[in-house]
Amino acid sequence: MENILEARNINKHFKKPVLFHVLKDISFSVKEGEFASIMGKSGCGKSTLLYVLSTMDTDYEGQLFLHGELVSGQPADKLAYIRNKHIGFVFQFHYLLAEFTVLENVMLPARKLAERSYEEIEQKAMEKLQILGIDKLALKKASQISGGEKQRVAIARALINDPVIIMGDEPTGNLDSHNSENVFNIFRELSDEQGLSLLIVTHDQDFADKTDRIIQMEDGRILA
Ligand SMILES: Nc1ncnc2c1ncn2[C@@H]1O[C@H](COP(=O)(O)OP(=O)(O)OP(=O)(O)O)[C@@H](O)[C@H]1O
Repeated sequence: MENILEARNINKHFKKPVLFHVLKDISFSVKEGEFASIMGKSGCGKSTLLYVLSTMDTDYEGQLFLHGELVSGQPADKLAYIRNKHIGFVFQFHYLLAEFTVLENVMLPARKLAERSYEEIEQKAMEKLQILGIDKLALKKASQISGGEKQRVAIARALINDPVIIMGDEPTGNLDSHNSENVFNIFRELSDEQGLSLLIVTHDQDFADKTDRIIQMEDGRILA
């Protein structure tokens, strides 16, 4: 299987308030269709690592490859394009626009990419909502749906540009066990049936135990 994401010898320092070596020589890869989780104690560097891997943070040493392409050192506009096109994000908080409909929220990253017509994007958004079993909510405002539904909308939005990988920072952190399981099952299906790669930071041991691989972090390092 092809490597979708590869990190080679990633090091990062925070310079203020004091010099702090936060990521220590991190190397690992995520293969096509692999569903991996990142676990570790609070403060060990999980979110910092995810920011680097998602190309949002460029202040690090080492090399990052996405789909075989070196992304480290690329200019900001190219990184913004790569992020929008190839990476889907799901956070603990959904960041939906409350006054927009569910459909409009899901369409946003594709409107920004501007590679398809409005009608094509709308159709694609409806397909993603169907996959997540929430197409009936399409015309509701984001403020009018439940927390679990909001997170499913956020996943549909993350899928709209057909990314190669989904990255999540505690995507089930705000959900009850029923909705967490629901999100897990959606991720599992995306990995098994669509060959999508997933890299999910979680504190939830039950969630992590069901993923293909747990990447364990401790004090800025990945344990073997
Ligand atoms: N901008 C910053 N400047 C300096 N230090 C920072 C900064 N951001 C985070 N840190 C420190 O870096 C370390 C790693 O933080 P990070 O948020 O990556 O941890 P985490 O493993 O995601 O924690 P949690 O599970 O609590 O979310 C922590 O000690 C944190 O205090």
